[in-house]
Amino acid sequence: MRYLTAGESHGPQLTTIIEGLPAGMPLLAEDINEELARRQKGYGRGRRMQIEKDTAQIASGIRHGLTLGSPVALVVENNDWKHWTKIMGQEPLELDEGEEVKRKITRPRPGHADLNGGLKYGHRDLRNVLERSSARETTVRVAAGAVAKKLLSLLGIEVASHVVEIGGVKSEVRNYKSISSLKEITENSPVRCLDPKAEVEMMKAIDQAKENGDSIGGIVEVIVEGMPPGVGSYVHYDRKLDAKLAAAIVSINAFKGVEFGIGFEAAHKPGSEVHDEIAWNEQDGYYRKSNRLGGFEGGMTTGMPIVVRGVMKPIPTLYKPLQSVDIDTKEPFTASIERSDSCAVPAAAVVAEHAVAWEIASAIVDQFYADRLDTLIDTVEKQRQYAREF
Ligand SMILES: Cc1cc2nc3c(=O)[nH]c(=O)nc-3n(C[C@H](O)[C@H](O)[C@H](O)COP(=O)(O)O)c2cc1C
Ligand SMILES: C=C(O[C@@H]1CC(C(=O)O)=C[C@@H](OP(=O)(O)O)[C@H]1O)C(=O)O
Repeated sequence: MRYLTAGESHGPQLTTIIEGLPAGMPLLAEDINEELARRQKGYGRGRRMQIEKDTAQIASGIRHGLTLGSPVALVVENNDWKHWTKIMGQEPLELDEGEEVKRKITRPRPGHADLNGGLKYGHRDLRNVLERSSARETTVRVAAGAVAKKLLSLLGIEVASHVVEIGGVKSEVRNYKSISSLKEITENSPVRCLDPKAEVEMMKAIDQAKENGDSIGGIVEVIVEGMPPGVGSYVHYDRKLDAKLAAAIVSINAFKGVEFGIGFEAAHKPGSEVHDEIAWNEQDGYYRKSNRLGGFEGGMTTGMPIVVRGVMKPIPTLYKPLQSVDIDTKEPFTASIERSDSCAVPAAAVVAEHAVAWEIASAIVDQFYADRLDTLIDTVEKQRQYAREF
């Protein structure tokens, strides 16, 4: 499977085209809209999230609630567009006498894509960069991921996420009874955290950062349960599924690192405390006695839950600005800003969940016969059975 996204942050709409879905899969706009609404929640966001009410229109690929096997195109309108029609219009800009629009942006923000993007594409108005580099694009990544999640749920695979750290405040609760209990707790948490004590401290840290005109980052964890073993491959670097997940996570705006299972802790532990012992019983087949490697060995799923974490740096646009250089005058400046998020880690957890769901679904569709949903369900079940008896 593959998908493309298009759209500028303050343009009319965002679009994604998804190709390679099996035919006969039930899919409704509401499956996607529920996930879009989840991405919009989360403590620490700026005013933009009050303007947008993200909903997807299905433009193609579905008939009577089922996929056709043809490309699925989804569109999400930007409510904010109506305030930007002049600045973001596609026609050449013609101003009436005395009319002014905001002048071009010549002041790159440290940590954002502005300067590199400007010099790469030759844009001296840095708005041409920020419009597409904005994490507004993650809306349609979630829309595509929601479609992937729907497919996974039909194959008995569940994906969920939670926030494990914000601004140095760590969640001490990592255990959960089931994926559904994890979902219930995090859906009711403004910071998507399992630990009620840490939740309060995380919100305080976000308030404090906002008050200081600063921003904070954090760590999110995505969990996938129900994976059949042996998905991915060891035979070539670009077929390793853990590598694809790592790339998917780091491709999310502001994400700078990834770890699986105990992750970076493995660097200072002996092998006997890192590798997971293998066992077998009739009901489950092969399983690992622990899951320190987070569900992967050799670029392939072990059948244990996939546990992957991503680290998000603090938001670059700061009310307390850092120093930079105006690209027209070459003068240093420290500019104030109009609006920004102070922390988007809870929203980013939802984005990471969908980025992971996409890669997993895509790997399954690529590995098993997937023109039709019924045959795909059958083949995945056969793989589970084969692995149990192997
Ligand atoms: C959900 C989400 C919301 C974000 N909101 C903002 C924001 O309001 N202001 C900002 O400067 N960056 C924001 N970012 C981060 C920037 O988009 C990101 O830092 C920028 O695209 C540069 O990419 P890089 O940080 O990956 O190098 C957000 C990221 C995510 C995932
Ligand atoms: C619009 C979204 O996030 C935006 C991501 C973003 C950035 O620079 O990445 C900057 C902000 O945009 P604006 O300048 O319009 O307030 C965020 O609101 C969204 O998540 O839907």
